[in-house]
Amino acid sequence: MTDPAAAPAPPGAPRLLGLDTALYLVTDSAMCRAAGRSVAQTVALAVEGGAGLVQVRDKHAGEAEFDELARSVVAAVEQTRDRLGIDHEIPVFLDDRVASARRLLDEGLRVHVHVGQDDEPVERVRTAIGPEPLLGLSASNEQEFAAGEAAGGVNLFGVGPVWATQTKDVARAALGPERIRELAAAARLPIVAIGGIGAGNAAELAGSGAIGVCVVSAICAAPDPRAAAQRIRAAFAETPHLDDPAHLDEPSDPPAPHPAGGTP
Ligand SMILES: Cc1ncc(COP(=O)(O)OP(=O)(O)O)c(N)n1
Ligand SMILES: Cc1ncsc1CCOP(=O)(O)O
Ligand SMILES: [Mg+2]
Repeated sequence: MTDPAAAPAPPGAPRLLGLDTALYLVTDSAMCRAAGRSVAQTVALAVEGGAGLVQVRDKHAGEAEFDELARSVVAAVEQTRDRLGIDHEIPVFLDDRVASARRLLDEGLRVHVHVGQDDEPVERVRTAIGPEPLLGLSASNEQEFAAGEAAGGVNLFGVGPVWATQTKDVARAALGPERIRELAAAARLPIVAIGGIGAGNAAELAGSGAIGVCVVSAICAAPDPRAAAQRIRAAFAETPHLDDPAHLDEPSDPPAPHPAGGTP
């Protein structure tokens, strides 16, 4: 188990300062298509609804197709930011596709990378993309946190699945919100929670220490992605369990602000 008090926070965490991390949209091209929209249209609507982080995830696209998809998402995010006057960056992560990230960075596009435990090791990813882009790593227990922190160059952990999901074949059991709370306290980098999250349960993660909730199907397959994003974001910002007597004994002091500053 990592001890948060044992050493100073590793470099990486302060990189999230100024971002709006509460709602992290992860795209699924097939779901967007089935709902009658392009990925870029879905992203624009989700950003209007309050998504502050975006990840392009497509397990089937060929390399050139994925590059084009990522370009379309970066353009959609930039147009939406301009239109709404959003002055902070809305980072676009590429899931798994380190070579694509390198190509797009070389074109002058600002992209970031997310990898998992079975993907390219984070040391190699960081070498490939250079010091500037954000690097997310899937990590769902204390051992994976320790390894990711020791590797250096990681900025945030994606932790899940919180609940059962149809979107990905996940071998691990669902963690549940209480375990997310424990893991958020154990990690020395900011965590975002992923898996089975929607408007109906996002409030259970409010105050958990996660700086955001990652959502695929509840936005990509929604009839109205803008409204879905608004509802999930609002639910995550809610104080949970106010009607639950078990919480009435808890101290009323607000939690210390997270270093990333993105907690709603
Ligand atoms: C933010 C975030 N967290 C976790 C994941 C899952 O990544 P991974 O375990 O590599 O699985 P795939 O998404 O690649 O199937 C993620 N993509 N984003
Ligand atoms: C990519 C990924 N990693 C862990 S769960 C998951 C899928 C989450 O999708 P959904 O939000 O539809 O449950
Ligand atoms: Mg992966």
